[in-house]
Amino acid sequence: MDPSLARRDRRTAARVRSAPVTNENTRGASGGPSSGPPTGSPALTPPADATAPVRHPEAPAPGELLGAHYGQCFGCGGEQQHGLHLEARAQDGVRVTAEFTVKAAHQGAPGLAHGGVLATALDETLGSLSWLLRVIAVTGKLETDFVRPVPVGTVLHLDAEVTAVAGRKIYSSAVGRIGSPEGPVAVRASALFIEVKVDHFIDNGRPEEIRAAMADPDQVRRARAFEVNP
Ligand SMILES: CCCCC/C=C\C/C=C\C/C=C\C/C=C\CCCC(=O)SCCNC(=O)CCNC(=O)[C@H](O)C(C)(C)COP(=O)(O)OP(=O)(O)OC[C@H]1O[C@@H](n2cnc3c(N)ncnc32)[C@H](O)[C@@H]1OP(=O)(O)O
Repeated sequence: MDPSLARRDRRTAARVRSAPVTNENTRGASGGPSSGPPTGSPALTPPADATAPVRHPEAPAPGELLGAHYGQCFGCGGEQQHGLHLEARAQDGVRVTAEFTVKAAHQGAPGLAHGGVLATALDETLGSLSWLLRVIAVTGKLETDFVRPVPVGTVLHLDAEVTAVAGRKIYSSAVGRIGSPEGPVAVRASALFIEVKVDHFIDNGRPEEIRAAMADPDQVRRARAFEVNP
């Protein structure tokens, strides 16, 4: 290796090692990811009248794999060749965990995951919290902190939970750890999702994909199930 590259490598490693250690960096996965938004953007702070999230009585049981919400989804779809194939699992409360294996197709720099791909993994994990609330919601705002570089081949262990709900607004946070649920924190996010009806997709999606989705009984059942709430 070029000696100057090796020097730079060592400097980067030293900076990463000396990154400030927060509660989140040291806590195991069992405690969930929340400890407030990373940088405190006002739109990500729940209003005073926000309430605690309520797990839907028919939410998937803790430990259950959630499956893809749409086969062509870049985040979770099995039919999407270069997608992330993220697999999320229900946990207690309004919390999910997920695993994402960083592949060569996900690089931004040699051997390292692209930040936008990591943001997608966070977005997808946070989005899958919809299964536990049984409401359809889309990302309105997503704030990410990139704490450590994530090498290709890493299994990123994600952990997300809803922290508050105010009308259609769903506040959530997530953390991604390298290698294991107790591994070092690589990424964090805070998000605001907005509840929508299934018409959001029908009215806005490209007609050919909407037609195909609506002709698939499984897809229609999955979408409609979210709209039947007690
Ligand atoms: C048959 C086909 C079915 C296919 C679907 C199948 C299944 C789906 C089922 C479940 C899903 C399950 C899992 C999903 C998993 C992962 C998905 C990843 C998630 C995404 O990747 S999803 C793509 C990216 N996402 C978008 O594509 C959104 C584009 N966008 C819009 O479509 C609108 O923008 C919208 C709808 C967000 C709001 O529009 P709107 O007109 O309905 O409501 P409005 O603007 O009034 O906002 C209401 C209140 O939210 C506040 N608010 C809104 N946006 C804000 C922001 N950015 N910052 C701060 N506050 C915000 C307002 O300030 C107001 O607050 P207040 O009530 O206090 O005044």
